[in-house]
Amino acid sequence: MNLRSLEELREEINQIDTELTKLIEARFKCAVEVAQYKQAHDLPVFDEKREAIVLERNVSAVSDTRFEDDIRRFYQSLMDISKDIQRQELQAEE
Ligand SMILES: C=C(O[C@@H]1C=C(C(=O)O)C=C[C@H]1O)C(=O)O
Repeated sequence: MNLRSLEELREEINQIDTELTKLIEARFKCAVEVAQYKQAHDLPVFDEKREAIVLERNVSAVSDTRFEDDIRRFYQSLMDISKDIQRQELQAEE
């Protein structure tokens, strides 16, 4: 087996993380705006139908089916954090 070195693999992980962090931060900023919209329109933070759509979209985009359940768990965790951020935002505004 032709294994890549640990150093090389961790360098690739670092690069991926750098991109991921930027994207996750951008997603969190959108979630804050969604919270403000929901407050203005008297809508609840949790939207079950939307979460089902987000999970379906992203699970179906996975090319290696081994990771489908992991991607589902990842997006569910991301949305749970996103709801925490929205609730914090709304509390801070009260
Ligand atoms: C961001 C929203 O609020 C919540 C968080 C979601 C997300 O992080 O994708 C999706 C649905 C909601 O439970 C939204 O309604 O779009």
